[in-house]
Amino acid sequence: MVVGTGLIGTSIALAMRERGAEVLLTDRDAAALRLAVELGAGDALPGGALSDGVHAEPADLAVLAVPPAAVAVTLLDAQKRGLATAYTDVASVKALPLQQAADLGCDLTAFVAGHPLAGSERSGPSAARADLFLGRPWALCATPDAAPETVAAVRGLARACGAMPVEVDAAEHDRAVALVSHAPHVVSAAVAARLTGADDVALGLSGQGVRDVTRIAASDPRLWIGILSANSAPVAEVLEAVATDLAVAASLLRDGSDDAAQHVADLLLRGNAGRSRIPGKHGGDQPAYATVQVVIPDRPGELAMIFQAAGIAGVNIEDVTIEHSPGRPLGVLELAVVPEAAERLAAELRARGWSVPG
Ligand SMILES: NC(=O)C1=CN([C@@H]2O[C@H](COP(=O)(O)OP(=O)(O)OC[C@H]3O[C@@H](n4cnc5c(N)ncnc54)[C@H](O)[C@@H]3O)[C@@H](O)[C@H]2O)C=CC1
Ligand SMILES: O=C(O)C(=O)Cc1ccc(O)cc1
Repeated sequence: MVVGTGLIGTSIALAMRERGAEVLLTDRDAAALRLAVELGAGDALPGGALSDGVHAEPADLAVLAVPPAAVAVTLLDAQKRGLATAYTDVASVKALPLQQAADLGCDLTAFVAGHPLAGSERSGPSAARADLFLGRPWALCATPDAAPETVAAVRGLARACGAMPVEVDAAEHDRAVALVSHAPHVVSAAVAARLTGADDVALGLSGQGVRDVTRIAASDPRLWIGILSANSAPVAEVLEAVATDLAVAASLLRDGSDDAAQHVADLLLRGNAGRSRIPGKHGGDQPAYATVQVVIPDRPGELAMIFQAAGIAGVNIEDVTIEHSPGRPLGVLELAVVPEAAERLAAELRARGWSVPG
């Protein structure tokens, strides 16, 4: 059962449907529930909205995919109604909802808190994808109260969705995600906020860098204020350290001397070092893919033909980015492939008439 059929709840439901599970869905927002059902994520829980009636047969597992502040009350309500045998949540913060659940007197033998480290800047069931969790870490924060069968059920959910369960203490989880998710979110918002006053010339010169740095700034502010306030101290600590680096960089740039520039370069080098420590998509070291660039005319069907050519050459495309300037009839497609395949793909595309530089 999925309670809360937004981006994460519907994605979990779709992944479990692909594995052949029967899934019941509920959401207090009737439109979100209807869309999740239409997308094939499962059937609406008979009885409708959450607080109506008691469900007859408990589900094996209920996933509470609601905002962090709603986790504990939703758990209490679901347990009172006997909706499931075991329960988990997916909230981006773990310690505070767990404390709230304990304070409300929830049955913590039947609850293991969880957090899939996958998502997007979009919200709601329309952005849901069955493959969202493939190869991603999924934090599990079992308390000493949790029954072994509850831990097994929640670990099984993470695995069935294609993710890698990572068992971690709730407070440690919250400090970790402050560093790798929550503080970066605020930094992204701060950079994007500078653009509110930008003129058309500046906006017209935007490239991929500013898009990359600000992608997550497009997220739902109501969800994120809930996440940040529930993890305030760890996030503030990281932001203070980032703010110090930025203030020092600004003052060095104002100084303008060669010596000062060298100190700015030190920050850039630390940036290279930090970035290289982020694991790749399957959790191991970042694979060293080769990039094949293709100049593509902006016309219907072009991408499909390139992908088909890659398929004919037997080359798997690991990642794709498209760089295009507004108002220009061309774009540059970047195909990430294993190094052994790069030359074969480039030759195939050139033979079919595309311009492949290099
Ligand atoms: N957005 C993301 O990328 C990620 C989000 N999360 C966590 O997943 C949870 C859900 O986030 P999203 O799916 O992104 O949000 P969403 O806004 O797409 O979906 C949340 C759904 O919960 C429903 N809801 C809210 N309060 C409710 C309540 N009291 N009872 C029943 N339904 C309720 C809403 O109607 C909505 O359909 C949050 O706790 C978030 O921290 C975790 C990983 C990634
Ligand atoms: O969009 C992205 O790249 C994200 O990183 C999304 C995300 C948002 C919240 C989480 O708790 C986990 C992941």
